[in-house]
Amino acid sequence: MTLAELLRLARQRLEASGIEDAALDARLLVEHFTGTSRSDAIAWPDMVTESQAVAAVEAALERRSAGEPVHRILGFREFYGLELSLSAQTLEPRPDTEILIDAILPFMRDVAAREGACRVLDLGTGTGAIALALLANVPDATAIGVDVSADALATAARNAAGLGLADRFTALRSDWFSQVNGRFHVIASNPPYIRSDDIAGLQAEVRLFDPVRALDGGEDGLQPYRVIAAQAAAHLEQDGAVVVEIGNTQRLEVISIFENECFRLLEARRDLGGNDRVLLFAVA
Ligand SMILES: C[S@@+](CC[C@H](N)C(=O)[O-])C[C@H]1O[C@@H](n2cnc3c(N)ncnc32)[C@H](O)[C@@H]1O
Repeated sequence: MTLAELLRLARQRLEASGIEDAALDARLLVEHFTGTSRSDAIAWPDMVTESQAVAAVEAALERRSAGEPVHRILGFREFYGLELSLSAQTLEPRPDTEILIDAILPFMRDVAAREGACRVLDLGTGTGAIALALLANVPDATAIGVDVSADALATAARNAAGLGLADRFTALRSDWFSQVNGRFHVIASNPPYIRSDDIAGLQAEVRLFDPVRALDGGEDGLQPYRVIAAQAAAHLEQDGAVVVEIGNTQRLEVISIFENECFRLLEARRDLGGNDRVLLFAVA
């Protein structure tokens, strides 16, 4: 089968299964499992693909048709220009979280320029997405990525090594701050923030493939923010900042949780869809 024929078959198969982004997903799967690029498909459409690669694409199409997200099948996802491996216990990093990176980078660059260092604590690091994107963009920064999941921490450490950031990244198994020592210039977190009762109603791609521990924020979805707000000041350098991702209805509640712990809001950002997404705080 030629590359062009395989691409066509893949797209048709996914369209027939009702997959929304059939053309894009077909291209991603075919490129990955045949080891080809987009320009190969344009320059060499008649290139004959090996039967092993065709079989791998067929198996991937079956998984995608059954509802598995395309990046879970590929085993990686791009975040802030970095390719990050996924595993069973890691959330797929989302484009919305890139807003958090944009929000805190200027602050980190100022700290690094002033002090020659910038220490970051990433609470609930998953794939390491937040910590690694920050390290990749601030050469003087170091980060500790905390998670309760050993599998997530192994994935984060592997991602750090693959990106050449291992010497500035430490993976730490901890229930939020319980094993954390020292003070940081930045405490960042994208904690689980879905209400427990809302998990069952999530899209199947999220509900069935993202780990529940990465989603469930307790009865009102706010429990992790309470823990983080209560203990952050004790782990923050003077003039440090806390930056958190929030659910789109949680802005006022999360601001009030942090204000009750003597923080003040520095900045609130929305995502590309216009939803409240990121809050930045300093000690009041
Ligand atoms: C929404 S995911 C965020 C993952 C990653 N930071 C990102 O933005 O893609 C939340 C993460 O918090 C971790 N987590 C849940 N409860 C935790 C706890 N008590 N202490 C530390 N991490 C926790 C989960 O395992 C998961 O990796």
